[in-house]
Amino acid sequence: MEFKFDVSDIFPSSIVEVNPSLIPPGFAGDRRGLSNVVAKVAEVVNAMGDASAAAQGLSNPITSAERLRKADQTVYLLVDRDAKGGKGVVTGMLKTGKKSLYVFDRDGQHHHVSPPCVLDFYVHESRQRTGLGKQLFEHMLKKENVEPIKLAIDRPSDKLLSFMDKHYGLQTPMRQMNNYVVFDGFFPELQSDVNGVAMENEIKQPANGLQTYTGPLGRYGAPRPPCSMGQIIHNQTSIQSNESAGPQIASQ
Ligand SMILES: CC(=O)SCCNC(=O)CCNC(=O)[C@H](O)C(C)(C)COP(=O)(O)OP(=O)(O)OC[C@H]1O[C@@H](n2cnc3c(N)ncnc32)[C@H](O)[C@@H]1OP(=O)(O)O
Repeated sequence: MEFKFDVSDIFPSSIVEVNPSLIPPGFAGDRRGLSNVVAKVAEVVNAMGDASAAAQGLSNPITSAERLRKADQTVYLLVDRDAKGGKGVVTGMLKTGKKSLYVFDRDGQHHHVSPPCVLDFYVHESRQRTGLGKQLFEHMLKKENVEPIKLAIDRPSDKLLSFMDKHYGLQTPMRQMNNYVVFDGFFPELQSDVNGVAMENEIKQPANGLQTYTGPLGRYGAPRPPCSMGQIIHNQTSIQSNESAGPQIASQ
């Protein structure tokens, strides 16, 4: 996508991360220059958000500068800095952010998770199916230190589902009531104790920060807190028997 200003002047590399400040990485100008550059970044984010909405048949964009300012999200922009005689064009956009979600696994078990989510993804029509989407996505995976299988995706289009299958072998999406999709492997495996008994009723905190609660839900769907005085005082981490009185917090 082309803009009336030189995008190669404001974006110093082929993939840039835009955060709620809308200040491009590496900006080193003065104050007056800053408001000018922020207005241009906002124009790019808005235009890419509009184009993504149009491509997905949505009446309202998911991504806009105004929405980005209010949320703890990241917009990754893919820039072809050499196009148009060095003026540059913006060819792709990917928005991510953490969301607090309740999701079901295939056994119908509730999980309360805060995973990194793919919220909006778009590559310009003239460049789709040329590998740019993968390039942008791979950059995001590295920056956020996350595996594709640990992502939740908000209302993925058929094209995005096909993309996840082709590049990451992720098939048979689990569609959630909140319109998010996760794949097999999103949920941590249940661990077994020495007797081979599945250890449920536990809050787990794997390396990627995804917190999953697989025990019974209390009032309003919140996990129940440790319930015995021993658990609270000694911060016990394992379940001694299959008849444990309630959920325990695993300290890792
Ligand atoms: C949470 C969300 O954002 S959901 C909305 C996702 N965005 C959209 O649907 C908007 C329109 N589509 C796009 O912008 C792009 O096609 C994207 C972002 C989904 C993928 O970006 P691309 O640069 O095309 O991906 P890339 O070239 O790396 O990979 C291509 C693969 O993506 C999938 N794909 C891309 N375009 C299509 C299409 N028109 N039809 C079916 N699958 C497609 C295919 O698996 C394709 O592989 P193939 O060509 O061998 O069939």
